[in-house]
Amino acid sequence: MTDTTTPASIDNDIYSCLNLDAPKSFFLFAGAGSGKTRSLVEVLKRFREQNLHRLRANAQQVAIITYTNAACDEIKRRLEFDPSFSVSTIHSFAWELIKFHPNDIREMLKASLQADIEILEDAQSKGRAGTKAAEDRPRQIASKQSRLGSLDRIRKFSYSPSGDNTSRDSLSHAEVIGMTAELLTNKPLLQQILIRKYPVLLVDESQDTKKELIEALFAVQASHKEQFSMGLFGDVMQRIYNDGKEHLGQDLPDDWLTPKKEYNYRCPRRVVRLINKIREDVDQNQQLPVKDTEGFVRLFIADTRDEIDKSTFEESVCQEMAKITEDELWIEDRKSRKTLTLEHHMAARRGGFSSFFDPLYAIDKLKTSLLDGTNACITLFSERVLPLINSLEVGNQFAISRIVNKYSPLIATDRLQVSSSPRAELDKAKHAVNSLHALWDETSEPSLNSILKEVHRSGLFPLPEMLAVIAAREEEEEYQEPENERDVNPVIDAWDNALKAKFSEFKAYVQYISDESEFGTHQGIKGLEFPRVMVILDDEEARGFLFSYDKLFRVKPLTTTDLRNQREGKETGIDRTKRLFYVTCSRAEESLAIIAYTDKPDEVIRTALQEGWFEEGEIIPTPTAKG
Ligand SMILES: Nc1ncnc2c1ncn2[C@@H]1O[C@H](COP(=O)(O)OP(=O)(O)OP(=O)(O)O)[C@@H](O)[C@H]1O
Repeated sequence: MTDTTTPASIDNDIYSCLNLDAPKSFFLFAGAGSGKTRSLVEVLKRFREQNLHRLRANAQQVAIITYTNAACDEIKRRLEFDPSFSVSTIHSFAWELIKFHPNDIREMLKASLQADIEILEDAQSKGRAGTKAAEDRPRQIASKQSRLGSLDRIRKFSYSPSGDNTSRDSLSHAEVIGMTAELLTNKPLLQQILIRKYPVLLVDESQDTKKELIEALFAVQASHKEQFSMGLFGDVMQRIYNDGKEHLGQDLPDDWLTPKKEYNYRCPRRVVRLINKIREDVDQNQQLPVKDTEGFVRLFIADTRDEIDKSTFEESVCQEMAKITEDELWIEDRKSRKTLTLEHHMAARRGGFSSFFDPLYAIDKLKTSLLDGTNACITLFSERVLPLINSLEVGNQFAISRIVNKYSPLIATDRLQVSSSPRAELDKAKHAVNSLHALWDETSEPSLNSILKEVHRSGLFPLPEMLAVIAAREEEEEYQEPENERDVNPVIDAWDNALKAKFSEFKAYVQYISDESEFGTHQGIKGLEFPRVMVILDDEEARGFLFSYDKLFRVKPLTTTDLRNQREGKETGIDRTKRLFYVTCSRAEESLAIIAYTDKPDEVIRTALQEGWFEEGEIIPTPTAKG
């Protein structure tokens, strides 16, 4: 180990960039478990010692952008809630930057609403009449025109990073990110405001930060090198969202520093060897283990040609792991091990919420807000209906009033003020709550669609545009068959399908995204670590064409599209799957069991050996099914 690779010297490199008189920017190359967060906090504490007075005197802060609220809280805590540091999620950061520019927001919104209306009108004039899309479009156009018409009356726009508001003046997540990127790129004044307030900006999990915003920040840095230091933390191998910037870290400007963290503090030696192998042909980022322990890695092959009960099989794997590792916690209770399903369809199927999840997950632009639960169509059910029904079930009157007061337009202050009988308005809200609750009875529960129709009928909660269009349809409307692409609206169709799900399925989905389910989510496990990890590979349940373990393990040939993408240097399903494999395996602190469900066990074993991921003695073929 040379001196230049010691962790302290890397932190020194980073620290040297945060120089208010001679700022530099940097991209930190670091793999899983390499202590990125620790470096971030250590360097900032040092920076504070030297620069606190200067920052305060100039009313400046260091901005730190993190991926989740949980990560935000953790970093704030570690920085002792020092107000010299502004730690926020990307959405809050973006909103704080643009919220004092309502005129710009209005102009951008006008342009985008007008463009949307033109597209809809064009489709309406050329598309087939009588199709579902053709019947829906006038309602969509009317809704957009009404928003357009109200823009000049809005003096201040509102936005809630948790997707909490649906009033006329409120902006969606995508709008806030898109506008911030646009303004930062094209408005020198906003760039000035940014660098004046935040001479140092650090982005954690930068591989998954929206690419349009990262690109805008690169543009800011390029124009203000002398006054602004930008630092990107993260790991390109752990990019799990498609809206992150591909190949971040390549083709950086020459004057950027590229410190590299080479040690893995989390995983035992055997796991570090495995993740190094998985990563080997992607980039040169190989790690050295810090831990002395060897740890355990096993690949269990589940032959799906045999009748196989998956939960029994997985239980038997835990038994086997307990024996191999001499660690009884593998079997003591479910909480002492973590099952990672890797692919969301798999978790949806196992968690019993596929019929809600799958149709929406098939639409690219809905993916991220479905996974973080911030889509306004989702928050209607998750943050209004669900807590309301839960409170009704236990008779918590206080909570019921709080939810209705907070969200229902039926008893909004301006409505009560102009009403001739405020009492009647309150009664109306009460009736609306009771009729909603009446959809549940002892033997049955409603679909999301029935809930939506009821909320629309009573006006209990405001509806986002997409759901308002669906709810306003006549019952039993008959539609013409679509003739071409123009005659379908894939997003509305996806919602139509998802709304058929029962409410209990939706509840299971909410548990999943809140990380309360047994199965870890990708964003849920971001940055986390567990002593005992079980990773499940199962293409039959994954169903996605975006990911494929069969392709990764060469059980299935690459498609012509994959081959073309590979030739053109574009991303393939194998690249994406390999990254998920890397992220999940690298969570293990002590022992790791991987289960591959496959009908071609020999091929899986052959590839696992050829790739050097596993050794012969570590592969365990179908222990229970064949006895
Ligand atoms: N310098 C260090 N000395 C000892 N332990 C460390 C050091 N740096 C990090 N660790 C420990 O190693 C583990 C991994 O660190 P951390 O979670 O910060 O890594 P990371 O780079 O953010 O990982 P990932 O990208 O995989 O989420 C944590 O348990 C952390 O406490």
